[in-house]
Amino acid sequence: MLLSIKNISKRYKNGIDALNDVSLDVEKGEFISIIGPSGSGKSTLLRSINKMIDVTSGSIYFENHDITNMKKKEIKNIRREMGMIFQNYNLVERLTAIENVLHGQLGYKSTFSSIFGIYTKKEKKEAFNLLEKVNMTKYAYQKCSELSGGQKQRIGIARAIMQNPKLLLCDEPIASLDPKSSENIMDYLKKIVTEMKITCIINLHQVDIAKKYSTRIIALNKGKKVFDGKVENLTDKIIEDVYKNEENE
Ligand SMILES: Nc1ncnc2c1ncn2[C@@H]1O[C@H](COP(=O)(O)OP(=O)(O)OP(=O)(O)O)[C@@H](O)[C@H]1O
Repeated sequence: MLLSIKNISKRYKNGIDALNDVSLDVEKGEFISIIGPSGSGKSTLLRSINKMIDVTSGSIYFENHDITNMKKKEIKNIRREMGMIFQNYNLVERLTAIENVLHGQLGYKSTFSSIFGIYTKKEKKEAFNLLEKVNMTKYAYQKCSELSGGQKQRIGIARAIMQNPKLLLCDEPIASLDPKSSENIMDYLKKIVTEMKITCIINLHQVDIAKKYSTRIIALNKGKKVFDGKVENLTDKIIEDVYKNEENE
C-alpha cells in the first residue's frame, strides 16, 4: 500500500469543516481523480497528504509510515517522494524552462548547491530527457514568462517528475487551460506516469476528463467521501447527486 488515509477530518481555524471522516487506501500505480463541487474539500485533501496542512484528527500513512504528526525535517524527506503540479504552475517565471525542470532536484541538494544552481551532468541530461517527453526541448532556454499556459504546465509536469516521486499530486492542473490544451496536458501526464509507474492523485472539476483518464474516481461533497470506485460504476445519477447542491455553495 502506498498511501493509507484513516478517518481524517480537517477543521480550519474559522470553524469550517473541510474534511469529515475521510478514509481511502491508494495502491501503487493507481490514477485517481478526485471530483466534487467547489468547496467540497479536494484541495484540503491533497494539502493534507503532502503535509502542507495538518489534519485535525485521523491518520495518514505513506509507505506504512505514520506521517500524521511528522516534524519539519522529516516532512522535507516525505515531500521529495511526492511531486506536486499546480493550477497556476508555480514556476519561476524569470528562469528558463530547463532551469525550472532542474528545480525539481532542489529537495535533494545541499543549500550551497541549490543557491548556486549547481547541477551534475547526469541531472542536466535527465532534465533534457524529461523536456523531450513533454515535447518542449526547443523551448529549453526560453524564459517561462514567455510560454503559454499549456507549455508552462508541460514544464510543471517535467519538474515534478524530475524529483523522481513515488506519488504525484495534481491540484486542478488544467483549470486554467482551454479544452484542447487540457486534453493535451492530460495525455502527457497519463503517458508519463504510466510509463514511469508513478501513482497519481488529481483534483479535477471536469467529470468527463476524470472518467476518460482515471483508473478510479473519488467524489467529495461537503468534506465527505460520497463515491469511491471504478469509472464504470460512476453513474449519471451519482454524478448528479455529487453536484446537486453546487449552485447553493
Ligand atoms: N486556509 C483556509 N482557511 C479556512 N478555510 C479554508 C481554507 N482553505 C479552504 N477553506 C474552506 O474549506 C472548504 C474546502 O475548501 P477546499 O479548497 O479544500 O475545496 P475544493 O473542493 O478544493 O474547492 P475548489 O474546487 O473551489 O478549489 C471550503 O469551505 C473553503 O472555504
